[in-house]
Amino acid sequence: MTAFSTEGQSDPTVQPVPAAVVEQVDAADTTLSNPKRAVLSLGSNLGNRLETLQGAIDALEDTPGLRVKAVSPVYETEPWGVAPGSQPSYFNAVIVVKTTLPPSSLLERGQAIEEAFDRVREERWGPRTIDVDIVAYADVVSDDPQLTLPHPRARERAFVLAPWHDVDPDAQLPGAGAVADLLTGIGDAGVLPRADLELRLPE
Ligand SMILES: Nc1ncnc2c1ncn2[C@@H]1O[C@H](COP(=O)(O)OP(=O)(O)OP(=O)(O)O)[C@@H](O)[C@H]1O
Ligand SMILES: Nc1nc2c(c(=O)[nH]1)N=C(CO)CN2
Repeated sequence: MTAFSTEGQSDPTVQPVPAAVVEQVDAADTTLSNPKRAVLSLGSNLGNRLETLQGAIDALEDTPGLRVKAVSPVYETEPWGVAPGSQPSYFNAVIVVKTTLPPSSLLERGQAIEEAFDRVREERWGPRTIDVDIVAYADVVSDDPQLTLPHPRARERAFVLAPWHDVDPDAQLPGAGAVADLLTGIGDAGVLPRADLELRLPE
């Protein structure tokens, strides 16, 4: 923490920096020198699903202050939360990133990527070219509806838990327990590994 001090201050025209500002700057510095680990879920069920998932991964890697550290296998999954047969199947994957962006900026970046891939928002859980959800950000827990952490429905979604477990078998969902146990609890029906397909970890 930077010390706030007026001691030895000889120039009376120099205003002391308010303690609140010092605190904010220190917090930003800490974030910059201390990247956080975040887990993102990617899903696509419109257009060229594999190409779009790869495009989103590459766009995330191109983000200043963000590096993609792991990319899961691809799963073909039944649309969750909607009537069976009412939508095309999804391709889903999970990536692990390290980032100096705070959670709100990471959300903004994900939403900008959704827009760049022409995502249309018409109905809840409607079909989409790309969905970027923040599953977890370090061990942050928040019930802010703009950004709920961990993602409130992640624990119910095998299309999130299965690929997450692949890239991190020891993963914990903050506040909910081991991903392995959550996955055993809900099962992996409707979530099929597509070993014939691959997403690249950007270089
Ligand atoms: N962890 C989170 N990740 C992404 N968006 C979130 C999160 N928590 C809250 N939101 C908010 O949810 C809003 C709706 O997001 P979106 O349209 O992607 O939902 P969805 O993907 O259709 O459904 P679901 O939230 O069940 O995955 C966003 O505008 C965002 O502010
Ligand atoms: N299989 C599958 N179903 C979904 C998905 C998804 O990514 N995959 N995303 C949703 C909203 O985030 C709603 N339903």
